[in-house]
Amino acid sequence: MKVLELENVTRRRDGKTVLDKVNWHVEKGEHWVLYGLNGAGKTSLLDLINAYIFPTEGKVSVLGLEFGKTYLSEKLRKQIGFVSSSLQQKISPYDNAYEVVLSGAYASIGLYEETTEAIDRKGVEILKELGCLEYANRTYETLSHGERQRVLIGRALMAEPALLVLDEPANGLDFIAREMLLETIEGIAKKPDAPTIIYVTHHIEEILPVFTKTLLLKDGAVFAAGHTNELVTSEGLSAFFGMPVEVGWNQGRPLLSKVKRKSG
Ligand SMILES: Nc1ncnc2c1ncn2[C@@H]1O[C@H](COP(=O)(O)OP(=O)(O)OP(=O)(O)O)[C@@H](O)[C@H]1O
Repeated sequence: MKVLELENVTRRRDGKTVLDKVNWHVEKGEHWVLYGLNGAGKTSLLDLINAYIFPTEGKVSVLGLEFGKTYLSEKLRKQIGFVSSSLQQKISPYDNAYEVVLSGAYASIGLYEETTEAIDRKGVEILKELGCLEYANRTYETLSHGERQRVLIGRALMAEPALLVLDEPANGLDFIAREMLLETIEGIAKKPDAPTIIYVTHHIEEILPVFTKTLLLKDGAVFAAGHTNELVTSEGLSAFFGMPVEVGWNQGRPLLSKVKRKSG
């Protein structure tokens, strides 16, 4: 079953075409990077996947259900785990890390229901897996940026999503926190029952080896989509940026640098 199917999707906002005839198919078991510069249309694309906005033209299907044709049930909502900076801002500063993770079982912001023993156990398991156990009882406001990101990923995993969208999760993290978070994400991706992950970024060096597929988005259109090792090359990215760059690889991760013009 296809996790995501976008067919010729165009979206206009206030007369501006922010997405232009986008085609994108994501299969179960794949992990993708969605890469684009500022203003490329990444957020708009994610808003479509989340059914926050609808296409002006074209078709969007998530987990086999076409938006607009069927009622977007709570069940489907729960199958899409989403971690973004706008979610960060919605979490109550006074909820503790454990409560934030548990709230994911109900897809709610805040915990309003009596949890079951099974849910409590699962929450602890996830906190352990993501390395958050030591600050489980601390309020969200006291957590560092990196700790908050982990807790939000834990919250998303509580509902056992089929699709996990991580929207620039490493933004604002220092080198060590970023690398630790990426290691955790790699661990999630490698599990046999892992959700399909879409990792959104504008940093090439965050592309982990588990992200074998990449979509390069430019000016609202798909510049290229396919195997990461075929697209993330010096030639491919020089064409994408419209300036000469060099891609080097180290331990399965790409490194990007600008090619200096020869003087004289
Ligand atoms: N409501 C809107 N009305 C008009 N234009 C919009 C609207 N929302 C977004 N845009 C424009 O659409 C384009 C794509 O924006 P979007 O936020 O999707 O890009 P992005 O790739 O997420 O960028 P960034 O990495 O900077 O967050 C931008 O040029 C933006 O100004």
